[in-house]
Amino acid sequence: MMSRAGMFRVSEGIAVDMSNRVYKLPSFHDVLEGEIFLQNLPSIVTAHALDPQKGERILDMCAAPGGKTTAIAMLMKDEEEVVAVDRSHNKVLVIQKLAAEMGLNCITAFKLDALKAVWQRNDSDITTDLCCSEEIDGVTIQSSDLLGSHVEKNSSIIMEGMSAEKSGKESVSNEKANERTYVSKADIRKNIRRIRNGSGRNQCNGGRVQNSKGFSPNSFDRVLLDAPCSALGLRPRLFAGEDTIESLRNHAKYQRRMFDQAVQLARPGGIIVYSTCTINPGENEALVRYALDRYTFLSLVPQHPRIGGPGLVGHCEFPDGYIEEWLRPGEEELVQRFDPSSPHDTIGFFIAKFIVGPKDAQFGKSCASS
Ligand SMILES: C[S@@+](CC[C@H](N)C(=O)[O-])C[C@H]1O[C@@H](n2cnc3c(N)ncnc32)[C@H](O)[C@@H]1O
Repeated sequence: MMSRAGMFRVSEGIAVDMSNRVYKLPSFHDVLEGEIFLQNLPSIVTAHALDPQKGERILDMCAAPGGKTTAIAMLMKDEEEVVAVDRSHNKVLVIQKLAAEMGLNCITAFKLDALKAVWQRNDSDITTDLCCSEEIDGVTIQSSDLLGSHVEKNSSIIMEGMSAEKSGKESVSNEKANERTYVSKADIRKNIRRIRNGSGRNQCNGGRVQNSKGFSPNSFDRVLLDAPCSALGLRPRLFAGEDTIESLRNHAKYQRRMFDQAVQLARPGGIIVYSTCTINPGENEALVRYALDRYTFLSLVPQHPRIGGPGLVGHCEFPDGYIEEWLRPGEEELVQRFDPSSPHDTIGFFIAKFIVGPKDAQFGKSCASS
């Protein structure tokens, strides 16, 4: 059988015209644009499991095309801030377009490699207190410029660590309030949009994508890591069998590195939700085991709503001797595993929700050296 990508490269072949619908649901393509956006049930459950609260700052680490980002923004009633990042320039445009179509203003989308999502400040960084900049017509405007100071000619777009660092619920910007007039980053962003778009228009950037250098540790209340994965839960699946044990393990390694970043970015007391659309336990239960064993200040917490089934307890021993550890008894009911063969008839999916306890000093040191 030919791969989907292969189909577009050949000039002849046999195609199958699907004339019978599998589902009775009519197509919503281009219908009620901006009003509805169809999503798989587990995707919507993921946004609810994250449970964003009023006043919080949320990070969606692998956000494109923006289905969960927009669901989160709606749960937040389009208030506060949802930061959506993806490593692909074009996909960030897709997030912006979706947010604009849906009239959601609280979403800020950036191009950023989630493996480098924690801002590593170095000497060459521009040390502005309000550290954001944006290109408008080939000119980079530092955030402070929007308050009336200098404009710097520069063809690159740089978004530096966006956030004021938070410790618990306290924002560093509040601590600095006595030193200078504080202007919130939300206000700065609104100003940028107003200058560029005129008032009243939403955040469609007209083809421009902001790069981010990453974010300060502990700067988000909740982090969603909807990780790139082997996608073994997607249905219908015409092509199967291309994955090898090695490729599946590579996915797992990649996801752990991203999770390491998520742990640094979520503040103590904050929440991390990890999800995938695969049924491979190596990318699901084994990630949870890694997370709980490596970061002793993380704990699994119950999710609402709970529609998926329990996770897998135990371990798997591979022919090469590798032992993959899954959940321990008692942990299985705290995650959601969506089985595509279950009566819910969903795609295969997995959701785990962690609460971040106090991070010990040792954690800070090992992060700095890693
Ligand atoms: C499972 S999809 C996310 C789906 C999205 N959360 C939604 O609900 O619409 C995974 C995304 O991760 C992005 N991605 C892969 N590697 C990445 C990286 N290193 N940094 C940031 N994004 C990455 C891909 O471009 C892809 O858009």
